[in-house]
Amino acid sequence: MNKAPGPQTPGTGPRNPAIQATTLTATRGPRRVLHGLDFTVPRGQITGLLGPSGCGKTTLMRAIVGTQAKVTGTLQVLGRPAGHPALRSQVGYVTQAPSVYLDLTVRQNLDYFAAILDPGRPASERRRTDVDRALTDVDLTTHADALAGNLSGGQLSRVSLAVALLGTPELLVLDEPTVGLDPVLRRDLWNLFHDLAARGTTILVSSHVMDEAERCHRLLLMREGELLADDTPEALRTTTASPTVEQAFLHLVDAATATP
Ligand SMILES: Nc1ncnc2c1ncn2[C@@H]1O[C@H](COP(=O)(O)OP(=O)(O)OP(=O)(O)O)[C@@H](O)[C@H]1O
Repeated sequence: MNKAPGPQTPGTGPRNPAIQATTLTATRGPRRVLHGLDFTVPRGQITGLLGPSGCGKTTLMRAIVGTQAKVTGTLQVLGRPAGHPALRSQVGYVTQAPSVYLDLTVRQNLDYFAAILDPGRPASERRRTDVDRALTDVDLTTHADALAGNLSGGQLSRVSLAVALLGTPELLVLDEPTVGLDPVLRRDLWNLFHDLAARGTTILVSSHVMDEAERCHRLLLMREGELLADDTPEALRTTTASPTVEQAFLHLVDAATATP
């Protein structure tokens, strides 16, 4: 969407981090799930959020997009408090469950969400360009007229990703986008993430597959609601003298467990 240039809100400039968290906690039901996290996510890079199932990755992502209740501490996203209405068009979020209408075609789904983001007859040409670009990005152009209900699981999750790409968000938050995908599709999606980052998009992507960690510019390693590390894959391997990020992670887990 074209926006008129105006005075910049403090903290929203391109040199500020995309995400800045200070003593961030979240409580789900009776349990504290995030325990005072401090971290930053730089702009225009792919940051991987990695850790075992149940460690709090989805909860952290929900806090960042503003859908998590009972969050304390400070959480700034693109220079504004997480969940601020101005962030709605700037942040794309793909959950683990594909959120598409199964009785519509792929293009109809995208047309529908594009109309919500950028409504009105005068915007119709812009919406069409946006939908075509999103379809090309996720490599679903040849399936544009297929009913979403007839797609495979991997294709459906790419439709969800295409919806999140509408409006060209500055920050993409992706919750395990490669689960259940074959190796070729996983590679293609990671190539797309790198293309998007090269175009300036900030990507926060969760995974519990450690080989995907090597493809990220930076990593947040989580365990039981705490951050074990916030660094580049190379620095993690070097500081722990480990050949892979997976072994670096295990080294950090052992060190954390040994600390009284
Ligand atoms: N609605 C809820 N009520 C109470 N506890 C919850 C709720 N949802 C999640 N939890 C708990 O919060 C913790 C963190 O869950 P979360 O979904 O953030 O983990 P995760 O790292 O994303 O896991 P996975 O990789 O399996 O998706 C887990 O222990 C989970 O059982």
